Parts: sequence; structure tokens; C-alpha cells
Amino acid sequence: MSNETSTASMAQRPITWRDYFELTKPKVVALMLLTVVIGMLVAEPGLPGLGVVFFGNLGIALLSGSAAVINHVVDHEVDQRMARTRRRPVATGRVSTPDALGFSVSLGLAGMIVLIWQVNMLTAWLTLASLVGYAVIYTLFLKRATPQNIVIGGLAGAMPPLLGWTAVTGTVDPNALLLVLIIFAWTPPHFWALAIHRKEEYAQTDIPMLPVTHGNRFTELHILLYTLMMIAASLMPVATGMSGMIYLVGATLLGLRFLQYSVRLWRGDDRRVALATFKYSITYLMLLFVFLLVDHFVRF
Ligand code: HEM
Ligand SMILES: CC(C)=CCC/C(C)=C/CC/C(C)=C/COP(=O)(O)OP(=O)(O)O
Repeated sequence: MSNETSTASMAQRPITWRDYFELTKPKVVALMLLTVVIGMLVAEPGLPGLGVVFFGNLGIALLSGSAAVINHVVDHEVDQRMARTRRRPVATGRVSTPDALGFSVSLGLAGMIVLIWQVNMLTAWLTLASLVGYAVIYTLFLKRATPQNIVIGGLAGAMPPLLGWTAVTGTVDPNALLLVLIIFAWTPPHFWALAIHRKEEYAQTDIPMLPVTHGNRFTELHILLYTLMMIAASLMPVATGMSGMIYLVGATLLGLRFLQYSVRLWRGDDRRVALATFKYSITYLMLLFVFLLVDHFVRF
């Protein structure tokens, strides 16, 4: 079946809850929630209350999902032009723009109600600011305006550990900001590796992605530089006394592996290495936060 035929037949099949679920970018939100939970667990000695863990994650998940739905609506024309994204529910027309927007508003309102009533105002406003950062500032403006789109826009995606932390403590702690910094520095290697792998597709759109506007070599150098910054940021929790030896060993090994990928990418401009680097970036972030958690509980 050609791509056009399969896209047309997808538009015709009945809409199910799966289409709406897909709009919320569930796998991305799942990893974000892992960083939320770990932000909550390391915020204080001892365990946070079950209520704050449940309602905090629920509210943040609802608002993140709401932001992801807006991204699908704003980007539906761009999504139609790329093989990776052309089967998405709004791009194929399976879910209409008004239905998707209604879904997003419902998720957003539900998320705000949960956070305001069951968690705290600080977390509610910071999560709403992240939604606006991703859905409006990144998707609507930066993504279309500059090849530095994800460097600046990445801040919204980096917020979840801080959101988890503020849900438990009600304050913005410098150590929580360190966790944000790690994800902030991680985002460019995460995304530019995929952008190199999918460069031809981005070239067919009017989105100024770094490999298209400045070439692979330039992007690979920047991936390498951000990887070095990310490794430096990942070691800071040890310098501040937030984490100890277990985390230090884990972060160092994981970081060295990331560096190996980035150096390989920089030395030989290979699409397969770019895909492997993108996949590893996800494993890296997951394991780094798991090390943070294990270290925290072994120390307390
Ligand atoms: C603005 C910053 C970010 C950008 C531009 C970005 C970009 C992307 C893109 C384009 C994909 C591919 C999606 C697909 O295959 O359809 C992706 C996948 C993914 N991203 Fe990110 N990302 C960002 C931030 C994050 C953050 C903060 C997390 C988690 C903490 C994350 C976790 C993931 C995961 C788990 C996947 C795999 C999803 C799957 O397999 O379906 N990303 N990212
Ligand atoms: C409230 C809160 C924490 C909000 C954050 C919401 C969120 C789901 C961020 C995800 C980051 C992401 C997958 C960006 C890719 O978008 P893209 O448009 O560049 O990639 P695409 O082409 O795959 O859509």
C-alpha cells in the first residue's frame, strides 16, 4: 500500500479513544512523569504523601497532554509533509481541529483544577507556564522562526522535575533548578540527533531545523558541545551535596557513553549513528534519574 493510500484509509477508519490518546504524546509524557516522580521523591528526606504524588502527576500529565494536543493542531500541515508524522490523527483529518482543541481545553482545565485544589498554586502556574512555553512559544513561534528553536523551547520540556519538587515543597529549590538544567542541556542532543536522521523530511517543510539550515557538520559539533555541557550539569548535584557516590558513578558512566555517541557522530556523519544517539538519549535520561533516586534512598 502506498503512503497516500494508507493515509487516506486511516482517515476513513472510525475514530477511537486511541486517536485522542495518541494526541497527548503518551511516551514523551511518560518519561516526563518519571522525572516528576523522582523530583518529588528527592525533594525532601522521607516519602512525600500519596495524595500529592497522585494528584501532582495527574495534573502535570493532563496539562502536558493538553500542550501536546495543541502541538498536533498547530503542526498538522507540517506533519502531513513528513513520513514520521503524516499518520497523526489531526494530520490525517481523523480528528478535526475543533475536536482536538476542545479535547486540549478539557485536559488543560481538568489539570489546572487538580493542581490548584489538590496540590498548590505555585505548581499550577509553573505547569501552565510550561504549557504556554511548549504549545505557544515553541510550537507556534520559535519552531518556525529560528534554528535555535529547541534550545530556547527546550526549557518548557525541562520543567517537570521542578514541577514535581514544587508540588511537594511549595518552593523553588536551587537543586531542583539543577535538574532542569540537566534536561535543558540534554534536549539539543536529543532532538538534533533525530533531526539529522530525518533531515530530508525537515527539508521538505518550512521549519528551519539546524541540520537543514547549517548542515550536519555544524549540528554535530553543537551536539558534542551540548553533550559536554550536559555532562558538566549532570555532575553538579554531587558538587552541591544533593547526591553522592552512587549517582556520581552512574552519571559519569552514562555521560561517557553519551559522549562516545556524540564523538562518533561528529567524526563520521552517519544517519544510523544519529538514530542510535537519539535512542540512547532517552535511555540516558531515564537511567540518570533512576540513579538520582537510588542514591537518594541509599543515603537517607
Ligand atoms: C522541546 C524539547 C523537545 C523536543 C523538540 C523533542 C523532540 C522529539 C521528537 C521530534 C521526538 C520524535 C517523536 C516521534 O517519533 O514521533 C521525540 C521523542 C521522544 N522524546 Fe523528545 N523532545 C523534547 C523534549 C523531551 C523531553 C523533555 C522528554 C522527556 C523528559 C522527551 C522524551 C521523549 C521520548 C520518550 C520520545 C520517544 C517517543 C516515542 O518513541 O514515541 N522529549 N522527541
Ligand atoms: C506542561 C508541560 C510540562 C508541557 C510540556 C509538553 C510536552 C509534551 C513537551 C514535549 C516535547 C516534545 C515532544 C517536543 C517535540 O515537538 P515537535 O513539534 O518539535 O516534534 P514533532 O514533530 O514530533 O511534533
